[in-house]
Amino acid sequence: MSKHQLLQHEKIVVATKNAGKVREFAHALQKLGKETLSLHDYPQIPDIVEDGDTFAANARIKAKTTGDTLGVPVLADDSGLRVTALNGAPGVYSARFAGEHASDGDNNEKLIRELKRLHEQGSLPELGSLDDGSQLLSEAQFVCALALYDPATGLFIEAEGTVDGVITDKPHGDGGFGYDPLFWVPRLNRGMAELTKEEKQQISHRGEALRVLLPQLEQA
Ligand SMILES: O=c1nc[nH]c2c1ncn2[C@H]1C[C@H](O)[C@@H](COP(=O)(O)OP(=O)(O)OP(=O)(O)O)O1
Ligand SMILES: [Mg+2]
Repeated sequence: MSKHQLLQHEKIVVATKNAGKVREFAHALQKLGKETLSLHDYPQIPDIVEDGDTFAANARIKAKTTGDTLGVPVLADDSGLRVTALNGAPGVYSARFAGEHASDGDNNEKLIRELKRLHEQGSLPELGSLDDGSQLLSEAQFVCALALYDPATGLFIEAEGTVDGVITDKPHGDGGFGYDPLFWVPRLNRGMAELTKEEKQQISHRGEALRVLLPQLEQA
C-alpha cells in the first residue's frame, strides 16, 4: 500500500471560499508540513452550485468540480448547523439561512430571532441560562463532511465529524467564524468562538472529520 496522491503534493488545494475554513485547514495541514491553497488562489474557477441534499453530496460536488478543473487531488468541506428546535434546519442551507448572500451576522441574527419567537410562543422546552444570564435557546450540532477527490482515478475518500452544543441568545467570544459566537460547548463550559484554533480543532466537527480522513491517506 502506498500513500494517497494528495500527500505527494507540498501544497494542498481545499475547494472553499470561506476564509474561516481556510484558517482552520491551514492550521491542521501545517502540522503535516503542507501549505494550504484555496479557491481564493484560483479565481478562474466559476461559482460552484451546492445543490446536493446532504453535506456529503455537496462536499463531493465541490471536490470534483475543482479537481477536474485543476487536474490535481482536491479536498472539500461542506458543513453547517443542525438546530434541534428547528428540526435540523438550517442544515445544508446554513450559509444561505438569511438569504442568498447572507453574512454570518445576518445568519446569526435570524437564528436568534427564530428561536426567540418559538420560545415566546411557548412551543419549546426551557433550557435555562448561563452564569452571565444569557438564555439557552436550543440544542444543536455542527456537522462537517469532507471529500477528497483524485481526478486521476475518479475516486473519493470521505469522512464526517460532528460536535454537540447549545445555541445561546447572546454571542460569546470573537474567534472562529460563522455560527461559532452563538454555539455554546457544554462539555467545556465555553463558547466555540472563545476557543483557540488548536482547542477548536480538538473538539470540532471539522477536527473530527480530519482525524477520520487523514489516516486513510497513509494507505490509500
Ligand atoms: O466551524 C464552524 N463554525 C461556525 N460556523 C460554521 C462552521 N462550519 C460551518 N459553519 C457554517 C458557516 C456557513 O454558514 C455554513 C457552511 O456553509 P458551506 O457551504 O459549507 O461553506 P461556505 O459557503 O461558507 O464556503 P464554501 O462552500 O466555499 O466552502 O455553516
Ligand atoms: Mg458554500
